[in-house]
Amino acid sequence: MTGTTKNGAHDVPLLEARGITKQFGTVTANDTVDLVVREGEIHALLGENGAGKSTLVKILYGILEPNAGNVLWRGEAIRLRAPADAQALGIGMVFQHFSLFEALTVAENITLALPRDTSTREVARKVRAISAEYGLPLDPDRHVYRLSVGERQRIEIVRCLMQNPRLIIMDEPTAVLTPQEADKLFETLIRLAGEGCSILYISHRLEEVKRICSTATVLRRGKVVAACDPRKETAASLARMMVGADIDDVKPPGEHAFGPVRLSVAGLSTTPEDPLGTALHDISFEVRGGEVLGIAGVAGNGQEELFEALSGIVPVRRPETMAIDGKPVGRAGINARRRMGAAFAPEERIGEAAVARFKLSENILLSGHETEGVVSGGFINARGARTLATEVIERFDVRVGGPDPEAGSLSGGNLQKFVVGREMRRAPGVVVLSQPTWGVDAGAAAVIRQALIDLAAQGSAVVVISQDLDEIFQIADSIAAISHGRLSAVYPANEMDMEKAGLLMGGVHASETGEAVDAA
Ligand SMILES: Nc1ncnc2c1ncn2[C@@H]1O[C@H](COP(=O)(O)OP(=O)(O)OP(=O)(O)O)[C@@H](O)[C@H]1O
Repeated sequence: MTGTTKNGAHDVPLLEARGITKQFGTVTANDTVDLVVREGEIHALLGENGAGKSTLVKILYGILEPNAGNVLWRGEAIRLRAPADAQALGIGMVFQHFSLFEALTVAENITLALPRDTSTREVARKVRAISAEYGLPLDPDRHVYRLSVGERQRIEIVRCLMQNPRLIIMDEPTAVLTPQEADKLFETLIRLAGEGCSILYISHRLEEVKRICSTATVLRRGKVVAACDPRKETAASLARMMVGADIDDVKPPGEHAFGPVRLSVAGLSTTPEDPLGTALHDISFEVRGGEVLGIAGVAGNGQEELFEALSGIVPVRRPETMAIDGKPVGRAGINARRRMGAAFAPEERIGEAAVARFKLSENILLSGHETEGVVSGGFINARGARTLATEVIERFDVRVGGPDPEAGSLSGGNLQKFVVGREMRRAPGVVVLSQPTWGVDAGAAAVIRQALIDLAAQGSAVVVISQDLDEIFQIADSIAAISHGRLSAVYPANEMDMEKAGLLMGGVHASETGEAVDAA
């Protein structure tokens, strides 16, 4: 953004969408949507899961073409056939999922996206210059596998800034960041806006929208239902615009007694098969019936490996390392653990939790083929599977375009609701979930969190691995943090606060620096 100034001289908007309509089969994802983005504003795009936000920004970035409507750039109608057309105008996009090569350096990754004759050396120089100018620490020579999620996002932002953008589209950029990293991102965005760059900002976190956005467009079921200044609204009033009704608060569990231990882990250590993975070191904890254990941590600190070990995706060597209802399960695979009444919902929705090209009923079979009674003697009861899928869709208000659609046609948040709902349906005795409300809108997140609290109240042991500290404080009875593959001590939630959790997430363990944590 070097050398650009804010141009308030004329009133023509930077970007305008007029009457945009996009249909997928019978679903109208965008229905005559109007949007005006002015120079230098941070403009929030709000809406429930499936409201049509991603579809709209994909149209503005040239990934999708609308069925009807126009896009205007500085007052002139344009046609965006591919992202290259959008980039040529100065539109950049930072995606939710980063497409980076782990084994390459930061500079090599960025070079790949540039014209063939660009030298990695020159890119490295530019990365250094931009990172110094914007206070976005990033070493161009580091390999991506060594970087935190926040640093990976910085690569995408720097990549975007190298193209001198006039508009940056960001799809839920803080979902993967720690509170400190998010603060840093906000500083950068406010600075960019001050320089005249516009930001179109999708987020389900309404407090941060109120904090940094000066205008908002709200979509509901594909239509624009409101435009407002979020600074003048409350999180509740913004949520009401999105949903069209008040959102129920999560009712905290309150004081309650726990039952016997249902999940125990003793001295779990692993060596990752993947050289870029994290080793787990001597992890021990117990979860009793009626208890929700929240495991906080910044992504990449062993959460994935812990989930794989707890679920049996990667069995451990000593059977007694892990027990479900007192029975050793260390060497049991995921299906054997499921037969014992356990359920697991991984973070990665497409690929691990669901297959995009499979219908929802077929996705029910993926995790439930041994436990749901819909496969017997090698025959699949397709109607039974469809009934189960419908039950999940109704209970968790999964918004779908038809009776039994493919998983890949659902919006990100709706697929997450389906994956979590599928696991909760059987009222499992032990359930382990990773990032259960990632990308899920405020209303649906409240439904999922309440369902977890209610499940524990019925006697289940619940483990929630989450980066979202607000979520952990909302639902957990006990809290621990994972950092560099080590788990902190487990604390009762009422002895924990944000600062203490933050220290534990940063690897300050009570055993090493008792005072530091206890004094927090
Ligand atoms: N490729 C596709 N095929 C069929 N339907 C689709 C496709 N992409 C999106 N849809 C449908 O269009 C609607 C809008 O989806 P979109 O992804 O734009 O929502 P969103 O507001 O971004 O949701 P989220 O907050 O969950 O990401 C949804 O009903 C979704 O199921």
